[in-house]
Amino acid sequence: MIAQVFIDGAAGTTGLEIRERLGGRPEIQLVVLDDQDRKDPGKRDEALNSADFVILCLPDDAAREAVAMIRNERTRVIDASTAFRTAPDWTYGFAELEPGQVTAIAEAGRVSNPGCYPTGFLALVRPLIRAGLIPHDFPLSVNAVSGYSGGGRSMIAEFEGADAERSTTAYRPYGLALAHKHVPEMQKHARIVHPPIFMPSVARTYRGMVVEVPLPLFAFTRKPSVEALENVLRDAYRDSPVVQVLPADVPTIAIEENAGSDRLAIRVFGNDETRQARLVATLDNLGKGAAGAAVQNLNIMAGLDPTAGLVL
Ligand SMILES: NC(=O)C1=CN([C@@H]2O[C@H](COP(=O)(O)OP(=O)(O)OC[C@H]3O[C@@H](n4cnc5c(N)ncnc54)[C@H](OP(=O)(O)O)[C@@H]3O)[C@@H](O)[C@H]2O)C=CC1
Ligand SMILES: CC(=O)N[C@@H](CCC(=O)OP(=O)(O)O)C(=O)O
Repeated sequence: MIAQVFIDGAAGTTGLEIRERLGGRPEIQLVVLDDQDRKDPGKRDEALNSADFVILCLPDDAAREAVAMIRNERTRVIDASTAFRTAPDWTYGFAELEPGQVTAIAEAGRVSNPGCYPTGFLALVRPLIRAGLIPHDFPLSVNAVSGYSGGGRSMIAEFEGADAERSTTAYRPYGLALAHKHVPEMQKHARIVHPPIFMPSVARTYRGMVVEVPLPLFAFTRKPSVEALENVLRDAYRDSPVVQVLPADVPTIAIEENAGSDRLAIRVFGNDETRQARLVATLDNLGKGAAGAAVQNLNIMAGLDPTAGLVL
């Protein structure tokens, strides 16, 4: 069977990346509206209701509107926006996050694609929380730096534009009011009692990210060793072609490490004398942080090879 896939928002940053990964696959027929029709409500309505799968690459409000336009039971949706990531009736599209998640995605009609920062954070902490090595009521924090394509077309214009509004900064922390839209998503899917303190920043590089979680192991009841943390993470991602646990034998890590790929790499650094650990993930905000995850979810929902079209 050939799956008909409509990408709503196909001209945007995430939509273009998904198109690249899906193009040329014989098992998929892509439906993309012409530039003059891509915001036409009638044309979108028709495409949304005729496709087998719809991938929404839109701002949150437009994504909510698109979902409301779907009137049939058949069309299945993957939403790349923040709109439904904590909604109880949507399935969270992070295939590696929990045992059984792939089956849940395969059977779902509505799948929310994770945010780029939550992808890094959850990959680092969720197996450790599940195993009881991080107490579920511990006040976690997460530091992260993203390439500027993470802010979509408007931030790309801000960094690359020629006008007076152009930003010339090399590195810029933001989310300083501690109310970033990704925090509820992180808390819910990590299954933790407190919202993590989230410290995002943007750097003058197009794509790629580093997400870090510091752990004062001495303050935990079980006081796990650094090796114990790494073993749990290795075990959790043993069979994954996408998430890899690498040896912590490097002196530095570049934000570009996984830029241009759909991989997510994890390393566990630490000091057993001071009982401190530093969990570090690298991924591409447009790869496993957006388009790679969407393509993986589509493959799983359509019963195709889960890694088809991914850059690994
Ligand atoms: N960039 C990233 O790294 C990530 C992005 N996401 C999420 O993916 C979604 C898309 O983001 P991104 O690709 O970065 O954003 P962009 O701004 O690059 O693209 C959004 C696209 O949606 C179009 N659009 C806006 N409103 C409508 C509408 N009513 N009908 C049809 N098309 C519309 C825009 O057209 P126009 O420009 O003409 O208005 C644009 O082409 C967002 O929800 C974002 O949060 C998720 C993870 C990572
Ligand atoms: C650098 C930058 O601005 N990044 C975006 C998040 C990118 C992402 O994951 O997007 P969504 O949750 O919107 O899908 C931000 O912090 O809002």
